[in-house]
Amino acid sequence: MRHAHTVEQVRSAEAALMAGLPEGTLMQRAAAGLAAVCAGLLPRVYGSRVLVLAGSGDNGGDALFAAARLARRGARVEALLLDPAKAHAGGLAALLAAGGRPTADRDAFTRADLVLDGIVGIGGRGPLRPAAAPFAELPRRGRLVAVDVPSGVDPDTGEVAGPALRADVTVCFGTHKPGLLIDPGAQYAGVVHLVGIGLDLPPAPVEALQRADVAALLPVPGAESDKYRRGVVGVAAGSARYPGAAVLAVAGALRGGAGAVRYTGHAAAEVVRRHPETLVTEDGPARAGKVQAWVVGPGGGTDAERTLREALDTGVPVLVDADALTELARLGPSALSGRPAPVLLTPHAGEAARLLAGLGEDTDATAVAGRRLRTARRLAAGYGATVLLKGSTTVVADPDGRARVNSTGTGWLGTAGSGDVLSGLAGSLLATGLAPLDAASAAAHLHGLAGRHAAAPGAPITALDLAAALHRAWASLAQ
Ligand SMILES: NC(=O)C1=CN([C@@H]2O[C@H](COP(=O)(O)OP(=O)(O)OC[C@H]3O[C@@H](n4cnc5c(N)ncnc54)[C@H](OP(=O)(O)O)[C@@H]3O)[C@@H](O)[C@H]2O)[C@@H](O)CC1
Ligand SMILES: Nc1ncnc2c1ncn2[C@@H]1O[C@H](COP(=O)(O)OP(=O)(O)O)[C@@H](O)[C@H]1O
Ligand SMILES: [K+]
Repeated sequence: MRHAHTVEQVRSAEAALMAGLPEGTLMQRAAAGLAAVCAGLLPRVYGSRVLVLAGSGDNGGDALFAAARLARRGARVEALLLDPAKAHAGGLAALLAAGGRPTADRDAFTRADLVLDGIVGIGGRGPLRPAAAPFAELPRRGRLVAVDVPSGVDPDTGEVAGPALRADVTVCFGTHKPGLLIDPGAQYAGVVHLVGIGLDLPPAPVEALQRADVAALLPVPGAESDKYRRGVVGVAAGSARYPGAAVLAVAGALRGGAGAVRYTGHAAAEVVRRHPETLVTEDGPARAGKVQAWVVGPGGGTDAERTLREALDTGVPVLVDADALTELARLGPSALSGRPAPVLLTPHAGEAARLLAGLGEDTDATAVAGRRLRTARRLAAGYGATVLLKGSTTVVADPDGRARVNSTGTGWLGTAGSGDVLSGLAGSLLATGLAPLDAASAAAHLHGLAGRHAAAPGAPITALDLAAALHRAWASLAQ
């Protein structure tokens, strides 16, 4: 599991630790780890040109102390101090003593074999200031290592309000910051290295499941299992106009761990033709027979409202997607109140904007994509439901405040019907008995992996290719 903590949590853990340590200890730990990663990125340290961009806080201090270590190993280090009068005194002295020198020449940024971005870390506020902002655009030939956080990225959210430095590698201290794991910030962070500095941290508000975590969540049939005990998932999807969405949602559901898939809707003939193992009826969720979780909405067309209401009237968990989300946005959060079982919403950015409108907030898909964590949390709190917000990083937020992020996906997943496969898959995991947060985050992980398997080594995929690759994705975790 990767854990990410907020700036406030890091600050209070740092204060508690520092109370018992000599001053500067943590900065030396951070600088040592940072210098080691930098050294590993250079073909050889001796003679390499290193440029430090140093702001006036401790982030600049880390960068200067790390650069001093590189200078002692023979690197030719220059430091560009954004506010020379306020530069970190100890760090600058160490660098000068090691043979580094200050420069005001911006070409040093372009020439360097390695640039250290120590402009601003967890103390950054608002968009980069004028002295720092141009470095977001300047050309460079060397690698850029962000110290703790790429400057310009909000560490708590991954929001990028203006220019930001695009790193090849980020070396973060003590814990990951949510902004390193969530787009758009994650795209600026590059490869993230964590350097432990001994912080004692509380439970993480944001997590990223790793392979072993997902493998441990996935259901495994026991000796006594049968198709009913494994869980039956109901899929209410598709319409005369959009029969394909039903076929795809069922394809995802069939490979999501449930023992059987029950389908209801107007695409029964198409579903059975493609997936003969499906149990079908046209009667709607109220009369479709027993299931342990419902998936409603993909390709739902004009039936979406009735189907949503019927599914919500059952006593089992319900996954609401696509057209049913549009209906839910219209009905507002009161439609979910008083349910005995949880609800999982799976919007893409456009649907999330509609759901926010249902909470009285006027926004659009672009704004949602720039504020993923905030949006998912707002929807989870407002609707009292778990929310899986789809996109280049998928964010899952629980109404209890916990959040998980997933980045196993690939841009090849942006293909029509890919979301239908995901909703069937996540619904199937719900039917096996996983809690919505676990079902959603495991589904996002598997869906992303399947996308990579299907698209490898890099070619367009269809949603059916993706569904077929779920088996390989699952098997790769089980190994
Ligand atoms: N916590 C820990 O456990 C450990 C933390 N460590 C390190 O300390 C870092 C935090 O250091 P920090 O608190 O000094 O803040 P930091 O990120 O340097 O920023 C403050 C400076 O930035 C400036 N500034 C602000 N906004 C700006 C903007 N938009 N654009 C441009 N400038 C802006 C602001 O200017 P001012 O407002 O003072 O004029 C001030 O000079 C942390 O990220 C990690 O690297 C490690 O040493 C190990 C232990
Ligand atoms: N650039 C991307 N990187 C990773 N995953 C992506 C990307 N673009 C889309 N996806 C994933 O593909 C799926 C698309 O779902 P959705 O937008 O609902 O498509 P559809 O409605 O056509 O089924 C989501 O799971 C989303 O997270
Ligand atoms: K930085």
